Amino acid sequence: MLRWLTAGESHGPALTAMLEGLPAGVRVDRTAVEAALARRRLGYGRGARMSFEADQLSFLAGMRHGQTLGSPIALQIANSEWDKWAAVMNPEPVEAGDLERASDIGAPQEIARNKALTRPRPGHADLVGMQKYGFTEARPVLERASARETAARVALGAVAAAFLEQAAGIRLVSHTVAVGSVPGEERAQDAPDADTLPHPDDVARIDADPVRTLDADLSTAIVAEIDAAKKDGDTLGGVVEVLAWGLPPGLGSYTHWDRRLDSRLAGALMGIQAIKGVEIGEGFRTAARRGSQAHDEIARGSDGQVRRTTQRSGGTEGGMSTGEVLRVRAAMKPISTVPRALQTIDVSTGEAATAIHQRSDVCAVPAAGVVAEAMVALVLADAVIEKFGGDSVAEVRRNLAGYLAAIPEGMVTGSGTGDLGTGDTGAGDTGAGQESE
Ligand SMILES: Cc1cc2nc3c(=O)[nH]c(=O)nc-3n(C[C@H](O)[C@H](O)[C@H](O)COP(=O)(O)O)c2cc1C
Ligand SMILES: C=C(O[C@@H]1CC(C(=O)O)=C[C@@H](OP(=O)(O)O)[C@H]1O)C(=O)O
Repeated sequence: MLRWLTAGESHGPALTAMLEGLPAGVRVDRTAVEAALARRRLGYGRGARMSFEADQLSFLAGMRHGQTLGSPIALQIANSEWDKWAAVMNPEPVEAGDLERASDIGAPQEIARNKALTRPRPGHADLVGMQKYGFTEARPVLERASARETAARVALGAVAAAFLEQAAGIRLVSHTVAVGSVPGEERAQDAPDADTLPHPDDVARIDADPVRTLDADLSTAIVAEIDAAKKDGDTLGGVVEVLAWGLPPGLGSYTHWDRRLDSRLAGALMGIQAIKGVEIGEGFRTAARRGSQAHDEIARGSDGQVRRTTQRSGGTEGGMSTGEVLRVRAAMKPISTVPRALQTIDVSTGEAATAIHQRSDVCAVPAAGVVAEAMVALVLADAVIEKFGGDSVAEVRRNLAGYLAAIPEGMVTGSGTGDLGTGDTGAGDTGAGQESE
Protein backbone atom coordinates (compact mmCIF):
# COMPACT_ATOMS: atom_id res chain seq x y z
CA MET A 1 0.00 0.00 0.00
CA LEU A 2 1.20 3.47 -0.88
CA ARG A 3 0.17 6.25 1.50
CA TRP A 4 0.72 9.97 1.18
CA LEU A 5 0.14 12.96 3.41
CA THR A 6 0.78 16.67 3.05
CA ALA A 7 0.96 19.46 5.60
CA GLY A 8 1.49 23.18 5.35
CA GLU A 9 -0.34 26.49 5.04
CA SER A 10 -0.33 28.62 1.93
CA HIS A 11 1.81 31.33 3.54
CA GLY A 12 3.47 29.17 6.18
CA PRO A 13 7.20 28.53 6.31
CA ALA A 14 6.99 25.40 4.12
CA LEU A 15 4.85 22.64 2.69
CA THR A 16 5.81 19.15 3.82
CA ALA A 17 4.86 15.86 2.18
CA MET A 18 5.38 12.21 2.94
CA LEU A 19 5.12 9.11 0.79
CA GLU A 20 5.13 5.75 2.55
CA GLY A 21 5.28 2.36 0.88
CA LEU A 22 7.38 3.13 -2.20
CA PRO A 23 9.89 0.34 -2.98
CA ALA A 24 13.64 0.87 -2.77
CA GLY A 25 15.77 1.62 -5.78
CA VAL A 26 13.67 4.28 -7.51
CA ARG A 27 16.01 6.85 -9.04
CA VAL A 28 14.59 10.24 -8.13
CA ASP A 29 16.04 13.05 -10.15
CA ARG A 30 15.82 16.37 -8.30
CA THR A 31 15.56 18.25 -11.57
CA ALA A 32 12.57 16.12 -12.62
CA VAL A 33 10.73 16.94 -9.39
CA GLU A 34 11.64 20.62 -9.75
CA ALA A 35 10.47 20.53 -13.35
CA ALA A 36 7.11 19.13 -12.22
CA LEU A 37 6.82 21.94 -9.67
CA ALA A 38 7.70 24.49 -12.34
CA ARG A 39 5.07 23.03 -14.69
CA ARG A 40 2.43 23.53 -12.00
CA ARG A 41 3.23 27.23 -11.89
CA LEU A 42 2.76 27.57 -15.65
CA GLY A 43 -0.32 28.65 -17.46
CA TYR A 44 -1.80 31.80 -18.87
CA GLY A 45 -4.17 33.45 -16.40
CA ARG A 46 -2.37 32.78 -13.16
CA GLY A 47 -1.98 35.56 -10.60
CA ALA A 48 1.02 37.64 -9.59
CA ARG A 49 2.05 35.26 -6.83
CA MET A 50 3.18 32.64 -9.35
CA SER A 51 5.74 35.02 -10.82
CA PHE A 52 7.56 36.11 -7.67
CA GLU A 53 7.32 33.03 -5.45
CA ALA A 54 9.69 30.06 -5.87
CA ASP A 55 9.26 26.42 -4.86
CA GLN A 56 12.39 25.58 -2.83
CA LEU A 57 12.57 21.79 -2.75
CA SER A 58 14.48 19.70 -0.17
CA PHE A 59 14.45 15.93 0.25
CA LEU A 60 14.48 15.16 3.96
CA ALA A 61 14.14 11.39 4.29
CA GLY A 62 13.74 8.07 2.53
CA MET A 63 16.46 8.66 -0.07
CA ARG A 64 20.20 8.20 -0.35
CA HIS A 65 22.35 9.37 -3.22
CA GLY A 66 19.32 9.99 -5.40
CA GLN A 67 17.58 6.64 -4.84
CA THR A 68 14.72 5.64 -2.61
CA LEU A 69 15.50 3.42 0.37
CA GLY A 70 12.08 1.82 0.83
CA SER A 71 11.58 3.89 3.98
CA PRO A 72 9.10 6.79 4.18
CA ILE A 73 10.04 9.63 1.87
CA ALA A 74 9.74 13.14 3.29
CA LEU A 75 10.19 16.32 1.32
CA GLN A 76 9.75 20.00 1.90
CA ILE A 77 8.90 22.95 -0.30
CA ALA A 78 9.99 26.10 1.49
CA ASN A 79 8.09 29.35 1.04
CA SER A 80 10.48 31.85 -0.53
CA GLU A 81 8.22 34.70 0.66
CA TRP A 82 8.19 33.53 4.27
CA ASP A 83 9.93 36.59 5.71
CA LYS A 84 6.91 38.70 4.67
CA TRP A 85 4.55 36.32 6.44
CA ALA A 86 6.66 35.37 9.46
CA ALA A 87 4.58 37.47 11.85
CA VAL A 88 1.10 36.68 10.49
CA MET A 89 1.63 32.96 9.95
CA ASN A 90 4.19 32.11 12.61
CA PRO A 91 3.46 28.71 14.17
CA GLU A 92 4.81 30.19 17.42
CA PRO A 93 3.26 33.09 19.39
CA VAL A 94 4.35 36.55 18.19
CA GLU A 95 4.39 40.04 19.75
CA ALA A 96 1.36 42.24 19.01
CA GLY A 97 3.67 44.94 17.59
CA ASP A 98 5.07 42.51 15.00
CA LEU A 99 1.56 41.74 13.84
CA GLU A 100 0.71 45.44 13.51
CA ARG A 101 3.79 46.05 11.38
CA ALA A 102 2.93 43.02 9.19
CA SER A 103 -0.17 44.82 7.93
CA ASP A 104 1.89 47.49 6.27
CA ILE A 105 4.42 45.48 4.29
CA GLY A 106 4.00 44.47 0.68
CA ALA A 107 3.70 45.50 -2.90
CA PRO A 108 0.48 47.28 -3.95
CA GLN A 109 -1.07 44.15 -5.45
CA GLU A 110 -0.65 42.29 -2.21
CA ILE A 111 -3.04 42.08 0.66
CA ALA A 112 -2.80 43.68 4.07
CA ARG A 113 -1.64 40.48 5.62
CA ASN A 114 -2.94 40.97 9.10
CA LYS A 115 -6.36 42.32 8.19
CA ALA A 116 -9.26 40.20 9.47
CA LEU A 117 -10.94 38.57 6.46
CA THR A 118 -14.60 38.79 7.49
CA ARG A 119 -16.30 38.83 4.06
CA PRO A 120 -16.25 35.17 2.97
CA ARG A 121 -15.96 34.38 -0.74
CA PRO A 122 -18.83 32.35 -2.21
CA GLY A 123 -17.36 29.17 -3.64
CA HIS A 124 -14.30 29.08 -1.39
CA ALA A 125 -13.99 27.33 1.96
CA ASP A 126 -14.16 30.62 3.90
CA LEU A 127 -17.64 30.61 5.46
CA VAL A 128 -18.14 26.92 6.17
CA GLY A 129 -14.55 26.70 7.41
CA MET A 130 -15.21 29.48 9.94
CA GLN A 131 -18.45 27.81 11.06
CA LYS A 132 -16.88 24.39 11.33
CA TYR A 133 -13.59 25.25 13.07
CA GLY A 134 -14.83 28.15 15.18
CA PHE A 135 -12.88 30.99 13.55
CA THR A 136 -14.18 34.55 13.33
CA GLU A 137 -12.34 35.39 10.11
CA ALA A 138 -11.23 33.45 7.02
CA ARG A 139 -7.43 33.67 7.25
CA PRO A 140 -7.02 30.45 9.27
CA VAL A 141 -9.33 28.68 6.80
CA LEU A 142 -8.01 29.84 3.47
CA GLU A 143 -4.42 29.15 4.43
CA ARG A 144 -5.04 25.42 4.22
CA ALA A 145 -7.97 25.43 1.79
CA SER A 146 -5.72 27.15 -0.76
CA ALA A 147 -4.45 25.15 -3.69
CA ARG A 148 -0.92 26.15 -2.70
CA GLU A 149 -0.98 22.70 -1.08
CA THR A 150 -1.06 21.09 -4.51
CA ALA A 151 2.66 21.87 -4.89
CA ALA A 152 3.32 19.19 -2.26
CA ARG A 153 1.19 16.68 -4.14
CA VAL A 154 2.89 17.46 -7.43
CA ALA A 155 6.31 16.77 -5.84
CA LEU A 156 5.06 13.41 -4.56
CA GLY A 157 3.46 12.71 -7.91
CA ALA A 158 6.81 13.22 -9.65
CA VAL A 159 8.35 10.61 -7.35
CA ALA A 160 5.46 8.24 -8.08
CA ALA A 161 5.87 8.88 -11.81
CA ALA A 162 9.57 7.95 -11.58
CA PHE A 163 8.58 4.67 -9.93
CA LEU A 164 5.92 3.94 -12.56
CA GLU A 165 8.32 4.46 -15.43
CA GLN A 166 11.20 2.52 -13.89
CA ALA A 167 9.14 -0.36 -12.49
CA ALA A 168 6.50 -0.76 -15.18
CA GLY A 169 7.24 1.45 -18.20
CA ILE A 170 4.12 3.51 -17.45
CA ARG A 171 4.27 7.15 -18.53
CA LEU A 172 1.80 9.97 -18.13
CA VAL A 173 0.75 13.11 -19.91
CA SER A 174 -1.87 15.77 -19.13
CA HIS A 175 -3.34 18.58 -21.17
CA THR A 176 -6.08 21.19 -21.17
CA VAL A 177 -9.28 20.19 -22.94
CA ALA A 178 -11.42 23.27 -22.33
CA VAL A 179 -11.46 26.60 -20.50
CA GLY A 180 -14.76 28.34 -19.89
CA SER A 181 -16.92 27.99 -22.97
CA VAL A 182 -13.95 27.11 -25.26
CA PRO A 183 -14.41 24.75 -26.98
CA GLY A 184 -18.21 24.80 -26.85
CA GLU A 185 -18.58 21.64 -28.88
CA GLU A 186 -17.52 18.22 -27.66
CA ARG A 187 -14.85 16.52 -29.71
CA ALA A 188 -16.45 15.26 -32.90
CA GLN A 189 -14.61 11.98 -32.83
CA ASP A 190 -16.42 9.84 -30.30
CA ALA A 191 -14.32 6.72 -30.68
CA PRO A 192 -10.71 7.85 -30.66
CA ASP A 193 -7.96 5.45 -31.48
CA ALA A 194 -4.73 5.73 -29.57
CA ASP A 195 -2.87 7.41 -32.43
CA THR A 196 -5.01 10.52 -31.98
CA LEU A 197 -4.45 10.85 -28.23
CA PRO A 198 -1.75 12.99 -26.57
CA HIS A 199 1.34 10.90 -25.78
CA PRO A 200 4.03 11.32 -23.08
CA ASP A 201 6.48 12.32 -25.83
CA ASP A 202 4.28 15.39 -26.35
CA VAL A 203 4.89 16.75 -22.84
CA ALA A 204 7.50 19.34 -23.83
CA ARG A 205 5.25 20.70 -26.59
CA ILE A 206 2.26 20.81 -24.24
CA ASP A 207 4.23 22.63 -21.56
CA ALA A 208 5.50 25.12 -24.12
CA ASP A 209 1.95 26.19 -24.87
CA PRO A 210 0.59 28.98 -22.64
CA VAL A 211 -2.51 26.96 -21.73
CA ARG A 212 -1.05 23.44 -22.09
CA THR A 213 -2.78 22.23 -25.21
CA LEU A 214 -1.41 20.71 -28.43
CA ASP A 215 -4.06 22.42 -30.51
CA ALA A 216 -2.83 25.87 -31.61
CA ASP A 217 -6.31 27.12 -32.51
CA LEU A 218 -7.72 25.96 -29.21
CA SER A 219 -4.82 27.66 -27.41
CA THR A 220 -5.47 30.98 -29.15
CA ALA A 221 -9.17 30.79 -28.37
CA ILE A 222 -8.52 29.95 -24.71
CA VAL A 223 -6.06 32.83 -24.29
CA ALA A 224 -8.70 35.17 -25.72
CA GLU A 225 -11.30 33.70 -23.35
CA ILE A 226 -9.00 34.33 -20.37
CA ASP A 227 -8.24 37.89 -21.52
CA ALA A 228 -11.97 38.56 -21.86
CA ALA A 229 -12.74 37.18 -18.40
CA LYS A 230 -9.93 39.21 -16.87
CA LYS A 231 -11.15 42.38 -18.56
CA ASP A 232 -14.61 41.71 -17.14
CA GLY A 233 -13.25 41.18 -13.63
CA ASP A 234 -14.29 37.54 -13.84
CA THR A 235 -12.74 34.08 -13.52
CA LEU A 236 -12.85 30.77 -15.38
CA GLY A 237 -12.78 27.01 -14.88
CA GLY A 238 -12.38 24.26 -17.43
CA VAL A 239 -11.55 20.64 -18.15
CA VAL A 240 -8.23 18.79 -18.07
CA GLU A 241 -7.36 15.29 -19.22
CA VAL A 242 -4.72 12.89 -17.94
CA LEU A 243 -3.54 9.91 -19.98
CA ALA A 244 -1.38 7.05 -18.77
CA TRP A 245 0.37 4.90 -21.38
CA GLY A 246 1.79 1.43 -20.91
CA LEU A 247 -0.48 0.06 -18.21
CA PRO A 248 -0.70 -3.70 -17.86
CA PRO A 249 -4.20 -5.17 -17.74
CA GLY A 250 -5.53 -5.86 -14.26
CA LEU A 251 -4.67 -2.88 -12.04
CA GLY A 252 -7.57 -2.39 -9.62
CA SER A 253 -10.34 -4.92 -9.19
CA TYR A 254 -14.06 -5.53 -9.73
CA THR A 255 -14.29 -7.44 -6.44
CA HIS A 256 -15.09 -4.52 -4.15
CA TRP A 257 -16.08 -0.86 -4.65
CA ASP A 258 -13.00 0.58 -3.04
CA ARG A 259 -10.68 -1.63 -5.08
CA ARG A 260 -12.02 -0.34 -8.40
CA LEU A 261 -9.39 1.68 -10.24
CA ASP A 262 -12.00 4.16 -11.49
CA SER A 263 -13.25 4.74 -7.97
CA ARG A 264 -9.74 5.41 -6.70
CA LEU A 265 -8.98 7.75 -9.59
CA ALA A 266 -12.23 9.66 -9.14
CA GLY A 267 -11.63 10.08 -5.41
CA ALA A 268 -8.09 11.29 -5.93
CA LEU A 269 -9.09 13.76 -8.65
CA MET A 270 -12.09 15.06 -6.70
CA GLY A 271 -9.63 15.63 -3.86
CA ILE A 272 -8.08 18.48 -5.84
CA GLN A 273 -9.35 21.93 -4.89
CA ALA A 274 -12.13 23.16 -7.20
CA ILE A 275 -12.57 19.85 -9.10
CA LYS A 276 -16.29 19.19 -9.41
CA GLY A 277 -16.54 16.40 -11.96
CA VAL A 278 -14.52 13.40 -13.08
CA GLU A 279 -15.02 11.38 -16.24
CA ILE A 280 -13.33 8.13 -17.23
CA GLY A 281 -13.00 7.84 -21.00
CA GLU A 282 -16.10 9.16 -22.72
CA GLY A 283 -17.83 9.30 -19.32
CA PHE A 284 -21.01 11.37 -19.42
CA ARG A 285 -21.10 11.27 -23.23
CA THR A 286 -21.31 7.47 -23.13
CA ALA A 287 -24.58 7.71 -21.21
CA ALA A 288 -26.25 9.22 -24.27
CA ARG A 289 -25.17 6.47 -26.65
CA ARG A 290 -26.49 3.07 -27.53
CA GLY A 291 -24.46 0.12 -26.36
CA SER A 292 -23.35 -0.63 -29.90
CA GLN A 293 -21.72 2.82 -30.00
CA ALA A 294 -20.48 2.94 -26.42
CA HIS A 295 -18.05 0.09 -25.96
CA ASP A 296 -14.65 -0.83 -27.34
CA GLU A 297 -14.88 -3.98 -29.41
CA ILE A 298 -12.23 -6.62 -28.90
CA ALA A 299 -10.22 -8.00 -31.80
CA ARG A 300 -6.89 -9.63 -32.55
CA GLY A 301 -4.24 -7.59 -34.33
CA SER A 302 -1.96 -8.99 -37.01
CA ASP A 303 0.72 -9.28 -34.32
CA GLY A 304 -1.55 -11.78 -32.57
CA GLN A 305 -2.25 -9.52 -29.61
CA VAL A 306 -5.71 -8.71 -28.34
CA ARG A 307 -6.73 -5.06 -28.71
CA ARG A 308 -9.69 -2.78 -28.21
CA THR A 309 -10.66 -1.27 -31.56
CA THR A 310 -11.49 2.12 -30.01
CA GLN A 311 -10.62 4.02 -26.82
CA ARG A 312 -14.07 4.94 -25.50
CA SER A 313 -13.85 3.26 -22.10
CA GLY A 314 -10.81 5.27 -21.05
CA GLY A 315 -8.83 2.11 -20.41
CA THR A 316 -10.87 0.54 -17.61
CA GLU A 317 -13.45 -2.22 -17.60
CA GLY A 318 -14.85 -3.71 -14.41
CA GLY A 319 -12.78 -1.34 -12.30
CA MET A 320 -9.54 -2.69 -13.81
CA SER A 321 -7.06 -1.33 -16.30
CA THR A 322 -7.56 -3.03 -19.67
CA GLY A 323 -4.04 -2.41 -20.92
CA GLU A 324 -5.26 0.32 -23.26
CA VAL A 325 -4.49 4.00 -22.67
CA LEU A 326 -5.98 5.22 -19.39
CA ARG A 327 -7.83 8.47 -19.98
CA VAL A 328 -9.50 10.51 -17.24
CA ARG A 329 -10.90 14.03 -17.23
CA ALA A 330 -11.51 16.45 -14.41
CA ALA A 331 -13.78 19.50 -14.50
CA MET A 332 -12.66 22.55 -12.51
CA LYS A 333 -15.09 25.20 -11.34
CA PRO A 334 -14.15 28.86 -11.91
CA ILE A 335 -11.78 30.46 -9.39
CA SER A 336 -13.86 31.68 -6.47
CA THR A 337 -11.94 34.88 -5.76
CA VAL A 338 -13.87 36.87 -8.36
CA PRO A 339 -12.50 40.40 -8.92
CA ARG A 340 -16.01 41.64 -9.70
CA ALA A 341 -16.72 40.71 -6.10
CA LEU A 342 -19.76 38.57 -5.37
CA GLN A 343 -22.44 39.21 -2.81
CA THR A 344 -21.76 37.96 0.70
CA ILE A 345 -22.12 39.03 4.33
CA ASP A 346 -19.60 40.59 6.67
CA VAL A 347 -19.49 38.08 9.51
CA SER A 348 -18.29 40.75 11.94
CA THR A 349 -21.48 42.82 11.47
CA GLY A 350 -23.95 40.43 9.82
CA GLU A 351 -24.52 43.09 7.15
CA ALA A 352 -24.58 42.54 3.40
CA ALA A 353 -21.17 43.08 1.80
CA THR A 354 -19.06 42.24 -1.21
CA ALA A 355 -16.65 39.31 -0.90
CA ILE A 356 -12.98 39.84 -0.13
CA HIS A 357 -10.87 40.18 -3.18
CA GLN A 358 -7.14 39.97 -3.28
CA ARG A 359 -4.60 39.11 -5.96
CA SER A 360 -5.71 35.82 -7.45
CA ASP A 361 -5.65 33.56 -10.46
CA VAL A 362 -8.15 34.30 -13.25
CA CYS A 363 -7.77 30.75 -14.50
CA ALA A 364 -5.70 27.88 -13.08
CA VAL A 365 -6.89 25.11 -15.40
CA PRO A 366 -3.45 24.45 -16.97
CA ALA A 367 -1.95 24.08 -13.48
CA ALA A 368 -4.83 21.81 -12.45
CA GLY A 369 -3.83 19.45 -15.27
CA VAL A 370 -0.37 19.06 -13.74
CA VAL A 371 -1.92 18.43 -10.31
CA ALA A 372 -4.34 15.89 -11.80
CA GLU A 373 -1.41 14.11 -13.47
CA ALA A 374 0.30 13.88 -10.07
CA MET A 375 -2.79 12.40 -8.44
CA VAL A 376 -3.18 9.83 -11.22
CA ALA A 377 0.50 8.91 -10.83
CA LEU A 378 0.04 8.34 -7.10
CA VAL A 379 -3.09 6.20 -7.60
CA LEU A 380 -1.42 4.13 -10.32
CA ALA A 381 1.73 3.68 -8.24
CA ASP A 382 -0.45 2.43 -5.39
CA ALA A 383 -2.26 0.05 -7.75
CA VAL A 384 1.02 -1.28 -9.20
CA ILE A 385 2.42 -1.90 -5.72
CA GLU A 386 -0.82 -3.58 -4.66
CA LYS A 387 -0.87 -5.88 -7.69
CA PHE A 388 2.82 -6.72 -8.00
CA GLY A 389 4.20 -6.18 -4.50
CA GLY A 390 7.94 -6.09 -4.07
CA ASP A 391 10.29 -4.12 -1.84
CA SER A 392 12.60 -3.00 -4.63
CA VAL A 393 12.03 -1.77 -8.16
CA ALA A 394 13.77 -4.90 -9.45
CA GLU A 395 11.35 -7.12 -7.52
CA VAL A 396 8.32 -5.24 -8.84
CA ARG A 397 9.65 -5.64 -12.38
CA ARG A 398 10.18 -9.38 -11.89
CA ASN A 399 6.68 -9.81 -10.48
CA LEU A 400 5.16 -7.82 -13.31
CA ALA A 401 7.07 -9.80 -15.93
CA GLY A 402 5.97 -13.07 -14.29
CA TYR A 403 2.34 -11.96 -14.29
CA LEU A 404 2.42 -10.96 -17.95
CA ALA A 405 4.20 -14.15 -18.94
CA ALA A 406 1.48 -16.21 -17.21
CA ILE A 407 -1.35 -14.71 -19.27
CA PRO A 408 -2.38 -17.40 -21.78
CA GLU A 409 -1.18 -16.72 -25.29
CA GLY A 410 -4.64 -16.19 -26.73
CA MET A 411 -5.36 -13.45 -24.20
CA VAL A 412 -2.20 -11.36 -24.38
CA THR A 413 -3.18 -7.74 -24.87
CA GLY A 414 -1.22 -5.10 -26.71
CA SER A 415 -1.24 -2.03 -24.54
CA GLY A 416 -1.96 1.50 -25.50
CA THR A 417 -2.74 1.24 -29.18
CA GLY A 418 -5.74 0.64 -31.35
CA ASP A 419 -3.76 0.02 -34.52
CA LEU A 420 -5.37 -3.23 -35.44
CA GLY A 421 -4.05 -5.14 -38.35
CA THR A 422 -0.77 -3.31 -38.76
CA GLY A 423 1.29 -5.31 -36.34
CA ASP A 424 2.82 -2.02 -35.21
CA THR A 425 3.07 -1.93 -31.44
CA GLY A 426 3.07 1.88 -31.56
CA ALA A 427 2.85 3.51 -28.18
CA GLY A 428 2.91 0.12 -26.56
CA ASP A 429 6.67 0.36 -27.03
CA THR A 430 6.76 2.34 -23.82
CA GLY A 431 4.46 -0.04 -22.09
CA ALA A 432 4.67 -2.79 -19.56
CA GLY A 433 2.18 -4.69 -21.70
CA GLN A 434 5.01 -5.93 -23.90
CA GLU A 435 7.75 -5.79 -21.36
CA SER A 436 9.61 -8.77 -20.07
CA GLU A 437 12.84 -8.82 -18.13
C1 LIG B 1 -3.98 25.08 -9.17
C2 LIG B 1 -5.11 25.82 -8.51
C3 LIG B 1 -5.02 27.18 -8.29
C4 LIG B 1 -6.05 27.88 -7.67
N1 LIG B 1 -5.94 29.22 -7.51
C5 LIG B 1 -6.94 29.90 -6.90
C6 LIG B 1 -6.86 31.31 -6.68
O1 LIG B 1 -5.89 31.96 -7.04
N2 LIG B 1 -7.90 31.91 -6.06
C7 LIG B 1 -9.01 31.24 -5.65
O2 LIG B 1 -9.92 31.82 -5.09
N3 LIG B 1 -9.11 29.90 -5.85
C8 LIG B 1 -8.11 29.23 -6.45
N4 LIG B 1 -8.22 27.88 -6.65
C9 LIG B 1 -9.44 27.22 -6.27
C10 LIG B 1 -9.64 27.13 -4.79
O3 LIG B 1 -8.57 26.45 -4.20
C11 LIG B 1 -10.99 26.44 -4.61
O4 LIG B 1 -11.95 27.21 -5.23
C12 LIG B 1 -11.39 26.31 -3.18
O5 LIG B 1 -10.56 25.35 -2.58
C13 LIG B 1 -12.85 25.88 -3.05
O6 LIG B 1 -13.08 24.81 -3.92
P1 LIG B 1 -13.77 23.48 -3.41
O7 LIG B 1 -15.18 23.84 -3.12
O8 LIG B 1 -13.62 22.50 -4.49
O9 LIG B 1 -12.96 23.08 -2.19
C14 LIG B 1 -7.21 27.18 -7.26
C15 LIG B 1 -7.30 25.78 -7.46
C16 LIG B 1 -6.27 25.10 -8.09
C17 LIG B 1 -6.40 23.62 -8.30
C1 LIG C 1 -0.13 29.78 -4.20
C2 LIG C 1 -0.70 29.07 -5.11
O1 LIG C 1 -1.99 29.18 -5.53
C3 LIG C 1 -2.84 29.96 -4.76
C4 LIG C 1 -4.11 29.19 -4.68
C5 LIG C 1 -5.19 30.01 -4.10
C6 LIG C 1 -6.39 29.30 -3.66
O2 LIG C 1 -7.27 29.97 -3.07
O3 LIG C 1 -6.53 28.11 -3.91
C7 LIG C 1 -5.10 31.37 -4.03
C8 LIG C 1 -3.92 32.12 -4.47
O4 LIG C 1 -3.11 32.39 -3.37
P1 LIG C 1 -3.11 33.84 -2.75
O5 LIG C 1 -4.50 34.10 -2.32
O6 LIG C 1 -2.15 33.82 -1.63
O7 LIG C 1 -2.65 34.70 -3.84
C9 LIG C 1 -3.07 31.31 -5.41
O8 LIG C 1 -1.87 31.98 -5.68
C10 LIG C 1 0.03 28.02 -5.81
O9 LIG C 1 -0.60 27.38 -6.64
O10 LIG C 1 1.24 27.82 -5.51
